[in-house]
Amino acid sequence: MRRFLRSVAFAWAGVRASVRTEANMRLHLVAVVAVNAAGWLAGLSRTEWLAIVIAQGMVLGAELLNTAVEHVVDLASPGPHPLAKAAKDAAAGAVLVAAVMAVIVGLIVFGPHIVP
Ligand SMILES: Nc1ncnc2c1ncn2[C@@H]1O[C@H](COP(=O)(O)OP(=O)(O)OP(=O)(O)O)[C@@H](O)[C@H]1O
Repeated sequence: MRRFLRSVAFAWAGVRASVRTEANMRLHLVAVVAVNAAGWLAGLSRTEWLAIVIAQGMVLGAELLNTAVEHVVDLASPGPHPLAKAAKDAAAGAVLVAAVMAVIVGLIVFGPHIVP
């Protein structure tokens, strides 16, 4: 149990570090707060919340993995290298795909609440 709590503490430190150093992570968190407030005001159903929460988790998770990839790439290749670029661009692409899908989920969920 102690080992598990230590792992959670390390993981939480990783989340805090990403929020501290990554402007995009802070942007995503602002979006999460705004969307959740809008969802509360719109009185979303349980199923609609499910879609929203999963979409947000995908974006935040992708952003954390992107941060991890950036750190590892900078460690392995401090100078310019085509593979470093490919790795960073692919990781950034994962965030982009998750964010675009989250916007589509938002449109599907909030659309009928805005235009009944
Ligand atoms: N070591 C590297 N070698 C080659 N290209 C790189 C390297 N590091 C970053 N790049 C590329 O340069 C472009 C801009 O990267 P930049 O350093 O501005 O952002 P990042 O490191 O990807 O992320 P962040 O701005 O969050 O640190 C991207 O296409 C990225 O893939």
